[in-house]
Amino acid sequence: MNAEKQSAGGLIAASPFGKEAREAVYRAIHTRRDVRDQFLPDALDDELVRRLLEAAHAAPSVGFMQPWSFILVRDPATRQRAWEAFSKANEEAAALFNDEKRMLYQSLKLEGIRKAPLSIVVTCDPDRAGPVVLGRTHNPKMDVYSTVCAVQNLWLAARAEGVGVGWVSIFHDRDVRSLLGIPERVEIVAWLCLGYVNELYAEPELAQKGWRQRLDLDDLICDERWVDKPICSAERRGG
Ligand SMILES: Cc1cc2c(cc1C)N(C[C@H](O)[C@H](O)[C@H](O)COP(=O)(O)O)c1[nH]c(=O)[nH]c(=O)c1N2
Repeated sequence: MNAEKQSAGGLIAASPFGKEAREAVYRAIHTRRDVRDQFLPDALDDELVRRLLEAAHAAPSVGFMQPWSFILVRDPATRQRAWEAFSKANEEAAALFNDEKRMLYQSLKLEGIRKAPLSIVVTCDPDRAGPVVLGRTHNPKMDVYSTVCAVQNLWLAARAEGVGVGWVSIFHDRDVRSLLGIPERVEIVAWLCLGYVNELYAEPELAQKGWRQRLDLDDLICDERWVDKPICSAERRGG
């Protein structure tokens, strides 16, 4: 995969990408969307899926532990059962909002489990590199953070390939665990729905449908020390 010319010391040039390649990277980042409903039924090409998994597997990881595994779920019966687990959890989630917010919540489509031809369930094995992992000693969550990096790599590569990805997290962990035979010690990080798409929302669908807007980046930047910006304290209070 890495076609860059290496020096004798195993280094490659770190010069910036050309304008077009650089723009392509930012384009993938800014036009990546969470997809729920735009999936086409066509099966994904095996080599393409392999490229997406290679992109995921190229992610950074704490101590280079590479804690991820990828469960490829194509069977419609399994996806149907996953959707049932989602539905149950989604009803519980809806009940937590006040009347007005619940109406909007229930109008949102929050998964594409049955429509997307492929699901990839990404897991994190905390034991992948033995009990003591370089860089994880003082924060055990680092292995999960690493796995999320793999998800993001896959998501961006998928955007470049014209493949939609939707992350579904509205599940009881135990339901997915028993459906796919995932042992207790392995963490379930993401249920991803994948399929070809012809169109994507220009902006996050949740913003377009009035659920929540993108925050102003300048409200999220602090200089040198933590500052509790008004936007953050208001949000904490539910404002
Ligand atoms: C960890 C995690 C978990 C979820 C999500 C994302 C992430 C990062 N998202 C997608 C999320 O709603 C979406 O990313 C934001 O709304 C921003 O939109 P774009 O991703 O830019 O389209 C998501 N979407 C959804 O419809 N159902 C879900 O269960 C989840 N779960």
